[in-house]
Amino acid sequence: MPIESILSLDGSYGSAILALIFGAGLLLVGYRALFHPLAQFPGPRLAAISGLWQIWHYAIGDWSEVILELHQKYGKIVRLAPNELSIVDEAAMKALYGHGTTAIKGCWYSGFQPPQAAPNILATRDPKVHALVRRRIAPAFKMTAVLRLESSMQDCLDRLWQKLGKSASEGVTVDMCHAIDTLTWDIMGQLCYGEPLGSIVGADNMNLQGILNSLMTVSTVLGLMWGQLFWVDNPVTRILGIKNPIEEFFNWSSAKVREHEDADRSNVQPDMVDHFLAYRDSEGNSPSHLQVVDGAFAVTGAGADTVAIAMRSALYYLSSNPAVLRKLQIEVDQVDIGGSISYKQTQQLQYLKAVVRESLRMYPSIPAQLPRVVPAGGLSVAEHSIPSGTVVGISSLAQNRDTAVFGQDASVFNPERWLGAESEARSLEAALFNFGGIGPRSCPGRDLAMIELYKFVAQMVQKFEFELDDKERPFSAKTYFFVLQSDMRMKLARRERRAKAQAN
Ligand code: HEM
Repeated sequence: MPIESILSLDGSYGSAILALIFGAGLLLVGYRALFHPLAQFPGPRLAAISGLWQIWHYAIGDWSEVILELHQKYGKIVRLAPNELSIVDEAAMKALYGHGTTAIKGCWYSGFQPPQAAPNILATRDPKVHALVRRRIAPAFKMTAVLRLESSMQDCLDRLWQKLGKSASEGVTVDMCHAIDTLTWDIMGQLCYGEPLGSIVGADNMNLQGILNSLMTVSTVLGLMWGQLFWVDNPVTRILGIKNPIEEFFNWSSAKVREHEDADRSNVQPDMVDHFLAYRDSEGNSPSHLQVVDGAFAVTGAGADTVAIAMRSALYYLSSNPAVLRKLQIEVDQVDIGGSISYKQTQQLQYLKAVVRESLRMYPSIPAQLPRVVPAGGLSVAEHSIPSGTVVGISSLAQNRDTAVFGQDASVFNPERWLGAESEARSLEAALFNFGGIGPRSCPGRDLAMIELYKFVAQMVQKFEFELDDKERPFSAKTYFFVLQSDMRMKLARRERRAKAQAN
C-alpha cells in the first residue's frame, strides 16, 4: 500500500477518533449540566460539568472564601462538582456525622493514606477496619489519660510565656504564627513522644511542619484527582529522587516509634506512643510496628496545627474586639492568684468558655466540607431528596454561620450568644460543626484540644496585653484541609494588674 494512502487512511481514522472524543465530551457535558440527578441543584456552571473547577480552587488554597461565598449566593445546597454537593443543614449534619451513621467517607480521603503504611485512621474508608484502628488509639485519648499530662503541657506553656515576656520587655513585635506553632508542636511532641518538638518546627535541619504543610497541600489536591498519590509516588519520581512529603512524614514517625520500641520505658511517664504499644486486642495480640506508626502519624499530623489555628483565632478576635478582651481580663483576674491558671480553674470561667466557643465557631481550623457518600435510601435535606452514591459534605465554616441556627448576626463575633439560658447554649453547641460531629469519625482529640485552648487563652490574657500590629492585614491564610496561617505580628506588654496583684 502506497505511503500516501496509509497516511490518508490514518488521517481519516485520526479525524474520526477526534470527532468521536469531542462528541462524547459534548454529550457528557450536556448530560452533567442538564440531565444528571444533581442538575437540579444550583452552583457554578463549571463545577457542574467538571471536577477541575474544585481542583483549581483547592490548588490555589482559597477554599475558605469560596465555600462561604457559594452558600451565601446559592443557599443551603450547592453543587461543587458533577457528583458532589455541599450542604448547610443541622439535620443532615447529624445524619452524616452523628452516632449510627452509615455514610462512609468519600474517596478523597484515600489521598491521605501513606502507601507503605497500615490503614490510616483518617483515611480508612471501610467502617469495620476503621473501628479496629480507632479502638487501638482510644485509651490514649481518655480524659483521665490526657489530664495526667497537664503538667507537661504547662511546662511547654511556661517556656512560651518566658519567650513572649522577653519580647515584650524588648518592645519587639512577635510573629504569633511561629510562636504558637512552636507551642503546639512542643505540646504534641511531649504528649505523643515524651519530648518537645517545637524547636524543630521550621528549623533548617528538620522542617517537620514544612513537610506536614506539603503533605496537606499534596493530599488535599491529589485526593480529588484520578490516580491520587500515584502522581507523587511512582517509578519516575523514585528514579528522579523527588521527595514525597507523605513518605517523609511517615518515615519520621516510624523512626520515632522505633526509638520507643528500642528503649527501656519502665520508669517514665507513659506518653501516647506508650499507650499505643501497650494495646492488646481481644485475643491478646499486640499491635504491629506499622499500626503503632499509624497512630503516631495521625496524632502528630492532626494534633498540633489544628490547635494552633484555634488559638490564633481566639487572639485575633480578642484583639479586634477590645470590649470583649476587657471583659475577659476582668473574669480571668478573679481566679488569678499568682500561679498559672489550671484547666480546672478555666472551667469556672463562663465568659472564657463563650469566647473560645465563639472563635471556634467563626474560624474553624478545618473549614472545608468533609466528604461522605450518601448511603442506600438516599438523604433528605429540606424538601430535596439526594440520591445514594452522591458525594455530600458539610463545611464547618458555612454550617457554623447558618443564620437559621445562629440568627441574623451569625457572621458577627459575639460571645454573648453563648451566655443565655443553659438549654439555649446547649442547642447552639449541638449545631456547631468543628470536630467532625459526634459519630464514629469525629475527632478523638477534642478534649485534649479544648484543654490546650482554655489554658492558653486564659493564661495569655492573664499575663499579657496584646494587639495586632497591622489590623488591616492580621495574617495570611491559605486553606489546604487545615488553614495554613502565616505572619501574624502582635505587640505585647506584660499585664500591669498582675504586677500589682503579685506586689500585694
Ligand atoms: C482545635 C483542634 C482540632 C480540631 C478543630 C479538629 C478537628 C477535627 C475534625 C473536623 C476531624 C474529622 C475529619 C474528617 O472527618 O475528615 C478530626 C479528626 C481527627 N482528629 Fe482532630 N481536631 C482538633 C484537634 C485534634 C487533636 C489535638 C488530635 C490528636 C491529638 C486530633 C486527632 C484527630 C484524629 C486522629 C482524627 C481522625 C479520626 C477518625 O477518622 O477516626 N485532632 N479532627
